[in-house]
Parts: sequence; structure tokens; C-alpha cells
Amino acid sequence: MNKLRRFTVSKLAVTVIRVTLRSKSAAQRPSAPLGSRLLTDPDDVFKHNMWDHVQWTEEDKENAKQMIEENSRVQVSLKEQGKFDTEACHYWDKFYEAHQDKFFKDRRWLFLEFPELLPTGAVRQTTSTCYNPAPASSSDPEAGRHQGQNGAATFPGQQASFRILEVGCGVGNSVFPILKNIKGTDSFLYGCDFSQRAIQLIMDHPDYDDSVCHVFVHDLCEEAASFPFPPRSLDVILAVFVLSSIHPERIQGVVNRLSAYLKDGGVFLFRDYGRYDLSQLRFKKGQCLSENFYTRGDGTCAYFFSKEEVHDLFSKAGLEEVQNLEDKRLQVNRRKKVVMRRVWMQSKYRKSSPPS
Ligand SMILES: C[S@@+](CC[C@H](N)C(=O)[O-])C[C@H]1O[C@@H](n2cnc3c(N)ncnc32)[C@H](O)[C@@H]1O
Repeated sequence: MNKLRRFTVSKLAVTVIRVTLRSKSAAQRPSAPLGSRLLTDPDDVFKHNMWDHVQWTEEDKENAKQMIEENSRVQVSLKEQGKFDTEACHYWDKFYEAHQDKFFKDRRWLFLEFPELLPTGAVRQTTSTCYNPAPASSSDPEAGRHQGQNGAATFPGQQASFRILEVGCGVGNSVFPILKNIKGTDSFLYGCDFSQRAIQLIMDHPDYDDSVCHVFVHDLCEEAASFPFPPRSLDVILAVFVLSSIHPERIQGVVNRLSAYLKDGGVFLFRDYGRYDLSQLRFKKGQCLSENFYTRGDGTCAYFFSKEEVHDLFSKAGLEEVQNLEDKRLQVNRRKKVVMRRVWMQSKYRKSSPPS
């Protein structure tokens, strides 16, 4: 039996995809975004391309578990495994060489799900303000690195009152929508990726504007690599489908290091693959590297997070939960009459301010 749940209309009707308005607290769920399209009558399934808040039955979960057990049974040999970690940058560079900026679509949902990216507190540039970043402590090894001789800060974006960093920014599918939004404010955007080719594609884009944006090549797993801004200088860090590409044993270190760059009160925004997402179920035997971590045919990798893991990850980095959602949806191909279960994690974790 093909357990990959590509339901037909009749199968769907029998399975009765139960969709409920989950009574999540306001803290857990944003007001309108996730959850506006609810399937209450299974007969309506092909009326839209996507349905929100799809509840899984015990049988659905069991089937997904079995499929993962099955596709994890044969793992990539230990001899082969190392290259997917040590040569990760090479595989992503090849990816962008092949696809240029044509693979990922602009993340148009960004501001609905992450209104924290909107610089509400930032002022229009006509009333220019000079922002002094929080002083780095003297015990901080980065302290002084970004200071000019007269004590004035000398890093890109130093004048901004609101600073965003996108990690693993790829070819700019979030960078350009954000740039459009922060235009005319005294906000500044940083973007980094370890693929030189991806960064070059951003810099060559006609909408790239280095007066409000600075993109640079940076490997998040490289512990000694520095950033072009001081610790505790960022309001927002955005990670969209990037932590999943990193070896699971390195992810905690990456989040710990990044969190040091958030200001007190700054927020880490995260969206990525969730456990049992269709793309995890579709892996074939022999593509599994370790539990819930797989390599695709092109050498890039994907980890599938559970809600508990995400919570542990950010909590251990000293951040506090604002939101930690499993976004379970039904994606519909109306032409082919198939429906697919998607699971994404969407989380927000804040660096708390010390008590005054
Ligand atoms: C799935 S793509 C997502 C790109 C972009 N965030 C988006 O949403 O379109 C993952 C990106 O993470 C980058 N990446 C993976 N591991 C990285 C690392 N260790 N350091 C920096 N970038 C990394 C890849 O080069 C790739 O551009």
C-alpha cells in the first residue's frame, strides 16, 4: 500500500479530514495569519489550494511514523556521511549555480506571520537619529572590534535604530521584501549565507541598496567567524528554512552564538520544516543520515523539527518563548486532485531584558 497520503477525493471523504478551530491562546497564535482558511466540510477540499489547522487523526500519525521508520531503516554509510557536513557549502553553491534565483519564491507571508520585522519604532530618515548600540561589556571578546579610534562605531548600519539579520538568506527571497518595507525608515538589514554565489546574486540585483542593507558570506557553523556588527546590536534575527540544513549536532551552537547578537528584548524568528512533513515522508531508503535528518539528491540536507526540540533549542540559548507553533496544513493540487499534509514550525523567542 502506498502510505504516502496522496488522497483522492473519495479517500479524503472517507478519511474525514477533521479540521477544528484549535483553541490556542493569543500568545500561541497570531491574530489573523495562520488559520484563516478552515476546512469544515471535506467536500470543499478542492475549493482552495491550502487549508489551515488541519488536525491529524491517531491513524495519520501512526502512518507517518511508520513511513519514517521505513525510510530511515537504511542510512547513508558512515564513510559517506561526513561530506554532507564538511562540504555543505559546496553543495549549496552548486545548487545556486544550477537554479540561480529561480528556485525559491519571495516569502510574501513574512509580515503577516512576523510583524516583528516591521520597524514600527524606527523613525523616518528625514528626522535622522544617531543610535548608540548597547555597550559591549569589557569581558566580551568582540568589544572594541567595531569601534573607531575616536570611540565612534564603525560598522555598517551603525546609525540605524532598528537592525535585522537574516541568516542563510539565500538569494534574497526575504531580503528584498524586507528592504521594500524598511525603505524610508532608519532601519538596517544584514543578510548572510555561506554560498558566495547566493550572496553575489543578491548584490547584483537591481533592488539591492547598500545604504540600508549589507550582505556578506558567513558560515554559521564556523565558530570563529565574526559578524560585521557588535554583540547585542540586533532587534531581530530571522532564520527561514536554514537551521534544518545544518547538521543537528551543530544547530544548538549556531543558535547560542547568534543569540549573543540580540539586544535585550530582541527576538529570534524561526520558520522551518516540522516532523512528519510530506517532504520527510517522501525520502527514500538510503537518504537518511541520522534520526529525522536526510540528504537530498543534490547533497543539501534537511532536518525535521518537533515542537519540543524547537523549544529546547531556543530555551537553552537563554531565550523566552513568545510563540512555538506547529503549522499543519493541507496543500491541494486542484488540477491533479491530490492533497498533501504539510507541517512547518513557526516560532518566536525573545531575549528577555534584565530586571531593572
Ligand atoms: C532552504 S535555503 C533557504 C534560503 C532563504 N532563507 C529562503 O527562505 O529563501 C537554506 C539556505 O541556508 C544556507 N545555509 C545552509 N547552511 C548554512 C551555514 N552553515 N551558514 C550559512 N548559510 C547556510 C544555504 O546556502 C541556503 O541559502
